Amino acid sequence: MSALLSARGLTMQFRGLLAVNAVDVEVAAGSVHGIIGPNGAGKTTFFNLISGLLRPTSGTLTLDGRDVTALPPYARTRMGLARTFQNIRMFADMSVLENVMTGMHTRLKAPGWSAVLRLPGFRAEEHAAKADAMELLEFVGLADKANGRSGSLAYGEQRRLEIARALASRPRLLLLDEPAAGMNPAETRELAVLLKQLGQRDVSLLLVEHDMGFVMDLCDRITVLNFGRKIAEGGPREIRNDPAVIEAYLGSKVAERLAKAHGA
Ligand SMILES: Nc1ncnc2c1ncn2[C@@H]1O[C@H](COP(=O)(O)OP(=O)(O)OP(=O)(O)O)[C@@H](O)[C@H]1O
Repeated sequence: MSALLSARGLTMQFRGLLAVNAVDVEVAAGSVHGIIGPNGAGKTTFFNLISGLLRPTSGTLTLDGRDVTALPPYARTRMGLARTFQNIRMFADMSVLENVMTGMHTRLKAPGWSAVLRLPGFRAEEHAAKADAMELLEFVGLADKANGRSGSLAYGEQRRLEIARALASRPRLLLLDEPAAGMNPAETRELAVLLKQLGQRDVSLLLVEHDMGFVMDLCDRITVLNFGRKIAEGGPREIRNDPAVIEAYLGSKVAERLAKAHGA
């Protein structure tokens, strides 16, 4: 599989602190790639570098072979990158359908004034956009709530609405920042089922997540950060058994005791 996203030597320094330190990561087209690590490891900073909220101190980022290191977030969205946030961001007073449609603005072509005058070009585009938004709501299981107020959705539903809105820009790579945060086990399982179907839509995933069961179930490949550095990378099984990863999570003392208890 070819690399859809490639980070090379990605570094972010906040005054004296190297929050992300010379990290190389390749996200293969068609894959689900997880970023994990203990608190303060640099995951959020790494994510913000990918989406363009932060500009790296050094290193490069390419999307589909094109250098996007200096591009702002909206330009990356146009090139096929979309993201959701750790804290749900939506327009609570708008309908569920309208919220999805706000995710389409980067790909609508009719000029703004045609919307004001409601010219035929705009109306045709609006019609198509509505149909697309409905299809996305069906995909995330919210079609029956399309006309309801977004703010009245249950928490797990709001998370799915966020995903539908991010998909509305037709991304090739979707970045999910702690998608399972705050969800109960049933909602988390449903979310995993939904995300696994994204491959059929040619959407690859890069996610930061604390819920290990969810990460291990969903991801093809996992990168582990600790103190800003990449300490491990591989499939779920390799990562689960990697001594450096166990130590990073549990601390060396606990890891040693565990190894002894297992007769290693
Ligand atoms: N804007 C900033 N200015 C200064 N230091 C920062 C800034 N953002 C993050 N940091 C520091 O960079 C390090 C990495 O933080 P980051 O939030 O990326 O980690 P994380 O792995 O996402 O942590 P968590 O799992 O707790 O969310 C931390 O030491 C943090 O305090």
